[in-house]
Amino acid sequence: MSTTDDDAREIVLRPDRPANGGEAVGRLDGRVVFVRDAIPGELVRARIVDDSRERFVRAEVIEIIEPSPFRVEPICDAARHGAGCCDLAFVSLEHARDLKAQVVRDALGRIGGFGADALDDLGIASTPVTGLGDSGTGWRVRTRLGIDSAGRAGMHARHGSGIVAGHSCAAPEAGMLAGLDDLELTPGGDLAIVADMDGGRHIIEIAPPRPVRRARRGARGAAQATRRRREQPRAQRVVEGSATAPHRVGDRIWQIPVTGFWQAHRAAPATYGQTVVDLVAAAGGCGDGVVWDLYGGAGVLAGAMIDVAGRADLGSVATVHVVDSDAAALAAAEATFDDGIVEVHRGEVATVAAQLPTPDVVILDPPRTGAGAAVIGVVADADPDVIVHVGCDIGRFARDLALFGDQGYRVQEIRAFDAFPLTHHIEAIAALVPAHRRR
Ligand SMILES: C[S@@+](CC[C@H](N)C(=O)[O-])C[C@H]1O[C@@H](n2cnc3c(N)ncnc32)[C@H](O)[C@@H]1O
Repeated sequence: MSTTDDDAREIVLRPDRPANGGEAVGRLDGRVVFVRDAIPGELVRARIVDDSRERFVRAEVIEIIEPSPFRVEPICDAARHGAGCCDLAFVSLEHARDLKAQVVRDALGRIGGFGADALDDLGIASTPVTGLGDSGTGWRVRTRLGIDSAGRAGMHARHGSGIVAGHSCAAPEAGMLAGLDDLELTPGGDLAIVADMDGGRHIIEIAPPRPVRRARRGARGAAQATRRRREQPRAQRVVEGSATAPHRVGDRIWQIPVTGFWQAHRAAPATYGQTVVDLVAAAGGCGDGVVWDLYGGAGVLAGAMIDVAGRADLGSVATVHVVDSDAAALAAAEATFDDGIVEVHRGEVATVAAQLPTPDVVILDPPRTGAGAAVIGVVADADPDVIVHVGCDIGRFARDLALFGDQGYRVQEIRAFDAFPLTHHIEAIAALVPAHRRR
């Protein structure tokens, strides 16, 4: 139930479900309302902050009239002071996971096109969003901060382009952000900070982007200038530690650039690796042993497959083709794997994958944008017996599963992880097999 207040910009409502972006969703006069900082079930007064769309409005809580029993004192100081880091720090950890499980079901239904029967067959109603480790704090081993005009490092503000300095975020590992105020930093730059496998810290300062000349007037010219500004190479300076940081999974160690990609949660690489292996085994194993690890980075998931190759339920792994566009990640892979099983390929997944030997198993771990129709078309054309799809944006993940459905694959199992505690983000991993499978 919702009512409009005297002030047309303020509303009172009781949202009843969670949205993918961390908001609570309610209704007002037939329109959907996304409310920031509210928990489904509680009665709130909110201010409309965006009324530009026909079908929905966005609002922000200004008063909690009837609080949810799951509301807690936010444990992230930076988020309390306006940083965009821990946007669900005001919800108890367990309840946040329940809300995320609802978001997974919702995304699969609305975006993935899964009907009630299909969701039941997958056991989605009872699929939890599983935590990695016991704690919701101190989990992050890689972070990126901004540097404000006074040269102080801080989290990026939730709104606008400001920096929230002087307030610590609850997500990074203990000590990761200690003593940053003592550093001499360049205003407008960024800091990449990594806690490595031995507890060592590495800090790289990335110089501010240089201004670029606008080639044309208007909004399009501004957008082009912003894109060119973001894409230009920026100088880097090692402030502490070194330019690469060691990360370990099992017995294998990778040297990963501090400014490069590695999973943010310390437990994520091992958990995802184990999950991929389990799903491949449950879906029938590796067949003749040709595996594609697309968007493979430094080959963490390739390593997980190789480590248990030969297990009765998995079978042998003859070759893993790791494909990625990042030269540094592939160099780290080449330095780590000396077993002759891993072959690295640099380039766009859609182009490179079309030229690889026919796979038995394809693993995809795309960035937040998902894999999309072109890549999924290439994968389906290669006709693998098992596909394992990893997604860090549940909406795009659900869309990709629907695209695989259009290509004749069906989802056999889905697992979801709370790999970014205190935030609304969710990681999900699905195993797919041909809808009319041959073996
Ligand atoms: C989410 S990361 C996964 C990396 C790796 N699987 C891991 O767990 O460490 C996504 C990777 O995709 C790569 N990437 C993004 N877009 C790409 C594209 N169009 N073609 C090839 N690689 C891409 C990035 O460089 C990054 O390494």
